[in-house]
Amino acid sequence: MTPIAGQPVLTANEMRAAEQQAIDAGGSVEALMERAGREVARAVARLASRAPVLVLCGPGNNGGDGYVAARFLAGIGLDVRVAASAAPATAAARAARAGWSGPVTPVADAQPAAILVDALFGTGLKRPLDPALADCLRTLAGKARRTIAVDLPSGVTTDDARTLGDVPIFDVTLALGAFKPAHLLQPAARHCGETRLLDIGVDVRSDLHVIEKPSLRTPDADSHKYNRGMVTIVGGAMTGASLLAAEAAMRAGAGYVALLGGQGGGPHALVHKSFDDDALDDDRIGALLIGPGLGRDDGAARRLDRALATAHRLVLDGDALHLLKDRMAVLESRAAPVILTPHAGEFAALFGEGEGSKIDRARAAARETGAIVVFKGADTVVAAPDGRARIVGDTNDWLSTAGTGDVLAGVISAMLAGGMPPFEAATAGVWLHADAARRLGAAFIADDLAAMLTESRASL
Ligand SMILES: NC(=O)C1=CN([C@@H]2O[C@H](COP(=O)(O)OP(=O)(O)OC[C@H]3O[C@@H](n4cnc5c(N)ncnc54)[C@H](OP(=O)(O)O)[C@@H]3O)[C@@H](O)[C@H]2O)[C@H](O)CC1
Ligand SMILES: [K+]
Repeated sequence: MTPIAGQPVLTANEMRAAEQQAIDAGGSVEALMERAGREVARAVARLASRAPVLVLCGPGNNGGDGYVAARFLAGIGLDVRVAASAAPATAAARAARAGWSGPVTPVADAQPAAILVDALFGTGLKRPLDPALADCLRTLAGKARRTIAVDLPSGVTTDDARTLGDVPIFDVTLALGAFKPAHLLQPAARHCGETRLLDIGVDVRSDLHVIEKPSLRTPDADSHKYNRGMVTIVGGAMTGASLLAAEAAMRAGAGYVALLGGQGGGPHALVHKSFDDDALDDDRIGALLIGPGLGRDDGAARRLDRALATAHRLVLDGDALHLLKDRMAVLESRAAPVILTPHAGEFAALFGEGEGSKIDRARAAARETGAIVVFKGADTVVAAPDGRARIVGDTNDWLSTAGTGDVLAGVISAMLAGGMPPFEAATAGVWLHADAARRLGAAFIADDLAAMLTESRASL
């Protein structure tokens, strides 16, 4: 099975273009479909453990993949039935249909089977399924022991990851040739279940990738606390949030972490200083973090204005993002990099609901502000002003608890202070944060997450 980390992610159009390139280079749609169908059959055979299989085929090439897979599955002796929602509408799908020698029943007459393979629609879905067809799909999925979607669950949109109607939650989705945004972005991703990537021999490239394990420098004999990275955090009304960020920064590898204008507490290694010009203008600061626990009153706004006026690399989170709304123009005038880490509410308040997918919106925000944008959530997207984007592949729903965002801001600050370019710092931070959550498993709190970063950082 191909690992998900580091893989390119392609839109429907990009996938079509990659497919066309393979055809132009001497291939054919039929050959691609043959390979796709064979790979699907291999994966289904492993998942089916010789139980009966029902393959649902639609009119397009997704349906074509279904007919080819059915032929291979029957060829290895499985009990396979095929049902179609419509006659094949492409030449390749017609050829695939012709290669299936068994009967084809209308989907409405199909009897349930232990293994359901959905090859109704893939990247070509244009509108919601006909209600009667959607109903049949739900019923057959409900009666199957295992449900497998070919390329995408029928009813999800490829690029902006919406669900058109009541789409079943599949056990496994077999992504053909490349991951698409719907495999990673919510809400579509949760309908995919476990997504597996099948190689169909098409060369795929993209400036959007799944975040992979970063490669970080290990301290050596020349290391000291300042060259490992000094993170300074601006404190505020709620000290707990800044302490979480501080501990996270330390455990992610920062050499020196200072909290300015906080109320004490936290690990002994944390340096407390007052919020003044001396502390703020220290040119050893590798990253300045403001936002966790800052508050939103006039005092908080003054601290933000002062932080924005420094020449430091900045990470803006939480309350700082709320206050930033009236100060967006400042971002353009800053020479040093800025990383913004909004969750969905903060993002919408700053940039509006916008058009397109979460990836499109994050990219547009990065372009507009010149900042690296970490659009947080179960499907965190990191975008750079030049169009590069990364999306998290390893998610843990238990991260949906208070303080985990403060931890992320601290980790990203440590990466930035350590000298990584801002886009790499943000993606490495998201990886470490997700890895710590994966190690913890379930029912953890943000304090555990910050503590677990020691193990995650040590694993690199
Ligand atoms: N990309 C690759 O390298 C390969 C992809 N393969 C597979 O092909 C599909 C994409 O195939 P495509 O034919 O473009 O699209 P679909 O099969 O998903 O569906 C298109 C047909 O479905 C009709 N349609 C669309 N929405 C609906 C709907 N809601 N209800 C009914 N019919 C619908 C559409 O007809 P129109 O009426 O809208 O014109 C099309 O007929 C990809 O996902 C892979 O599985 C190749 O097989 C291998 C290489
Ligand atoms: K499908």
